[in-house]
Amino acid sequence: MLRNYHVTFVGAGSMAESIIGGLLSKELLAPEQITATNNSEKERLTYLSDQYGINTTSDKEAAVGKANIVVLAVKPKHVEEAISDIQSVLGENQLLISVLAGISTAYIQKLCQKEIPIIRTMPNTSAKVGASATAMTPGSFASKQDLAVSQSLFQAIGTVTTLEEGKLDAVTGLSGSGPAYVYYIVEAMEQAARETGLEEQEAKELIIQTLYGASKRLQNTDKSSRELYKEVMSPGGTTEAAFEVLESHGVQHGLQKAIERAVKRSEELGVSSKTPTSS
Ligand SMILES: NC(=O)C1=CN([C@@H]2O[C@H](COP(=O)(O)OP(=O)(O)OC[C@H]3O[C@@H](n4cnc5c(N)ncnc54)[C@H](OP(=O)(O)O)[C@@H]3O)[C@@H](O)[C@H]2O)C=CC1
Ligand SMILES: O=C(O)[C@@H]1CCC=N1
Repeated sequence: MLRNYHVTFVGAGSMAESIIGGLLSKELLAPEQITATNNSEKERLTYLSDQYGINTTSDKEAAVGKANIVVLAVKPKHVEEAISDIQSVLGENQLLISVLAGISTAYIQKLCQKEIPIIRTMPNTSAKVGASATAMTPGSFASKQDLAVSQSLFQAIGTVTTLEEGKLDAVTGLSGSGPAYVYYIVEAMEQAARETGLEEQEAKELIIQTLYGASKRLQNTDKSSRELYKEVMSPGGTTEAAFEVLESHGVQHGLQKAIERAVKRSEELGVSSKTPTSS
């Protein structure tokens, strides 16, 4: 439990909820140590306070004023507006943790107009079940202590990799968006299972255990992913037949290109946030 901390989430969407859910279920923070605020959607704040017992308020300045840690969790296109709304109450004794794709610590620093410590992170929605793969990097004014506190917050909800800021866009395309790629593949598996006669619940159990087993196997072996899928293939068998179809549709190439596009998009978000035409 992190005592004597109050963490305020500026932005109360999917990512904020995933982190809040994870922190509470790991009991790193008590509900009364957390406040969430957003721009306008009052029902969302009511839902979060009912669901998690946390404090919520539409008064952004009050929410930020009482925090020692502020987690910025708005969309990249709202970064200027969100920081401008809270700039007057942000203090150099607070720690600002950003989860925004593409937005650099230098840019956030500039918007804050203060030497506030900033940690840029890229978690993913598996935070909600304590299994985020989070990468983080410290900004210019972040101390070792600020980094350590941020690491312990995110370690409570998964793994933490600390690396240089230049790699954060690559991380965003890989593991920030990563859960979505997996769910997309699962959707195809579900559809195929339905088409070939399995009940929804039967398929669900089998798919989840298959993903879990493959993930655990990857964790516990020195073998490459190629060696692992070759292990599954019997000559002339079902997997080989399946791979012929995957190859003919360029599935692996498509996934690789998709991740590269996501990385590029993260870079673009960083650039477009600095122009008035950002979307
Ligand atoms: N979703 C994901 O898997 C991941 C997301 N991220 C990053 O997290 C950030 C949030 O994403 P996500 O949660 O999906 O987005 P959502 O759209 O779900 O949530 C955005 C939140 O920001 C609020 N907001 C908008 N403007 C302001 C403002 N001026 N002041 C305060 N709050 C404001 C919105 O409030 P209202 O509804 O009232 O407008 C909403 O609660 C993004 O920057 C994204 O890059 C990072 C890793 C993974
Ligand atoms: O789609 C997005 O932009 C965010 C960043 C990583 C995951 N979701």
